Amino acid sequence: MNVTISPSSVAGTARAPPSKSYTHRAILAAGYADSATVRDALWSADTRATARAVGLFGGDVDRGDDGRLEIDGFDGRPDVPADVVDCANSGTTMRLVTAAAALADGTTVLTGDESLRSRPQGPLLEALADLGATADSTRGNGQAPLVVTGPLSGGEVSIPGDVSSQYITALLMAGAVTDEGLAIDLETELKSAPYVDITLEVLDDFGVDARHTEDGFAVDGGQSYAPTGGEYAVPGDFSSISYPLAAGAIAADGEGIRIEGAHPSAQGDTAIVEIVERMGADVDWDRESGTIDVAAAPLAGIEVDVEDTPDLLPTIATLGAVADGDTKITNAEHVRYKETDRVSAMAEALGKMGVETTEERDSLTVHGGDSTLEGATVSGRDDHRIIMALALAGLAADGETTIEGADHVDVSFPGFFDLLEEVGVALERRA
Ligand SMILES: O=C(O)C1=C[C@@H](OP(=O)(O)O)[C@@H](O)[C@H](O)C1
Ligand SMILES: C=C(OP(=O)(O)O)C(=O)O
Repeated sequence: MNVTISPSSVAGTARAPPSKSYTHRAILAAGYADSATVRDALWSADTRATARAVGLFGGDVDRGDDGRLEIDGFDGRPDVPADVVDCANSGTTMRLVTAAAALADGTTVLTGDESLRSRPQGPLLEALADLGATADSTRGNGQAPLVVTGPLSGGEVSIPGDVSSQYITALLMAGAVTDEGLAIDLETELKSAPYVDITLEVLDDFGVDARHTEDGFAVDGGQSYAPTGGEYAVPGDFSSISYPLAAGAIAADGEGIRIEGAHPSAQGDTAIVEIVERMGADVDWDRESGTIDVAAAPLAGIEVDVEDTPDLLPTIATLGAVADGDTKITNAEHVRYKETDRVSAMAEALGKMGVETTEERDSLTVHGGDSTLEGATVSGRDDHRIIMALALAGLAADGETTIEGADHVDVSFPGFFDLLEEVGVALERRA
């Protein structure tokens, strides 16, 4: 599907979809448990991939009419899957499930789509091998397809922190049900650190103790997963909130945009509220009620460090394209290891829309100004965040903007284009 966006102003109320990161963890944690109910779960292409994996490990994920997931777990001991685990487009699924697979007494094969088969898995495979499992990339290049044979019993392991924090999340979640537990030493500084805080929070909510140590993280073995009262509720997703928030900052008319479902949590991406404010938008976040009100104002370029918040880069790049002056996004090298290289994807697409950028290995500077954005046909790169960020650019561009391959928003925000229409965006979908 291609989507064509006409320049539009926006107004009204938008509800945040549930958090993808919390949902992945909750589904897998329920899988590690005997059983659990997950309320307010995100049901998207990525989280369905994690649910499928839980099924292949011997659990069962049943989705009720009200969206709640009733999950029968595999109780700490995954079965050897009867089929290949297809993680589709989801890096989180592949990393978290690879470590779970190392607990099974046999061999698991994992694969994914072309994008996922190009992303780095080597450090996690090496860590699992150091712990006594067999963990290989079939092509020997550290990328999927992967073949993992367990079981492992735990121990001490070291791993880099600057490729993906998902390796740490994966090891902590699996480590809790090993015999010996795991001590994880970080060889390099941890990037995307708030995502490990999300993991620690979910583990705690499922009654599992894991902790920071001087050298990294540790989790005791022999623990059981069980959420208080048998239920777990997923909070709203601040990476997804970044899009209606930026839409409001760029294109709200007098009344502005109200975002609901924005309660505080461990998500690093809550930083988007402060970033949009720093650029000059009028923002009011009522943390108690979970509502954010945003009104448009002339935006000015700023410097933003995305070490902790890689998923915000596409949104910030679009804000920078509209803002007056330079927006410099720093500490961004790990943003190149996502569904696509998002640093160059945004530089290329904004370039096509008439905006100059300067790209370095670990930074992107957008030389903005709202008179420069011109409508164009741009590739969504089969990457949900590139598609959503370019749709925002279309609001302020001169003329129509067509985004190719726009159906991939299904990965994290299935109702994204419906929401844009509800707040007044003129758009057309073509098969
Ligand atoms: O653990 C998670 O839920 C995620 C961690 C981050 O990845 P990295 O840790 O690979 O940077 C983030 O980009 C991704 O969208 C979700
Ligand atoms: C990078 C992302 O997710 P994942 O790593 O799970 O593919 C994302 O949602 O932007």
